[in-house]
Amino acid sequence: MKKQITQKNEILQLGITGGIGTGKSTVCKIFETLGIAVYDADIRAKMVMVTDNILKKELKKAFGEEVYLSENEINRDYLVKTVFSNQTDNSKVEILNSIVHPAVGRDYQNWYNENKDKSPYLLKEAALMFESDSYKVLDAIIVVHAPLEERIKRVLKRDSHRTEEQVKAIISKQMPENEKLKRADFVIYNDGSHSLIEQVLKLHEKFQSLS
Ligand SMILES: CC(C)(COP(=O)(O)OP(=O)(O)OC[C@H]1O[C@@H](n2cnc3c(N)ncnc32)[C@H](O)[C@@H]1O)[C@@H](O)C(=O)NCCC(=O)NCCS
Ligand SMILES: Nc1ncnc2c1ncn2[C@@H]1O[C@H](COP(=O)(O)OP(=O)(O)OP(=O)(O)O)[C@@H](O)[C@H]1O
Repeated sequence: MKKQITQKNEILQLGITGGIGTGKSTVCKIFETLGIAVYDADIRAKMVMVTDNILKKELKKAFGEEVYLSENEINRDYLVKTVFSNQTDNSKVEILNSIVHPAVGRDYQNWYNENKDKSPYLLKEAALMFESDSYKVLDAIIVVHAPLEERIKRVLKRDSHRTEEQVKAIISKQMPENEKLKRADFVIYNDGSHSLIEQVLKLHEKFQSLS
């Protein structure tokens, strides 16, 4: 643990971030079993991409009608190819983010209002936290960290539809790990040699005592 928290919100709100395959969702499952409400930005982003009509219009304008298979279904393969295939060109992913992230920010505020009385503190899980500026409204950020080779192995085992090259392309669109570690308030090491449960329990005690 690095810093003390200077709480700016009425209810303590923590962010959990880390690159693809670092173990954010695994860590969040442990917090959920402890009764903590967790907002999953990946899942909610996919939801707003099919429910928010203004966002849908913007996506079609930016990437073409083929971005949707139907009104309620994103053309995932097309979008992955369009935004992630070129490791050196970030322009497409930046357009996608500029359309999706403000809508996710609004959705988080609604979720916060619905959940603030249900949990001693709240967690927001997002792969892109520093990249999307969403960290600014949170009280502190936990970074989940795992070695690169381990992450690639875990993702390939979890997602049979992805190739190693595709995983590396996604990683190339995310903030470098050392930059995230520098900006972290707390770090959870998921390298196989530190106990995840023990690390989560320690943080849980700390957050409960503050909330
Ligand atoms: C590009 C899409 C269609 C790929 O879908 P797919 O089912 O293959 O992957 P999934 O959503 O499970 O994401 C897997 C991982 O890719 C990474 N990732 C997702 N979106 C982004 C992005 N815009 N930039 C960098 N990495 C990303 C994250 O680590 C994520 O956990 C989808 O991720 C998407 O719609 N992204 C835009 C929404 C977004 O930015 N989500 C990230 C958190 S807010
Ligand atoms: N310590 C570990 N040992 C072995 N496997 C692990 C460990 N931690 C996580 N995993 C596995 O690695 C995969 C990636 O973990 P997880 O889905 O939690 O990562 P994530 O950071 O949420 O990924 P994404 O950014 O893609 O959503 C999962 O299949 C998970 O079960």
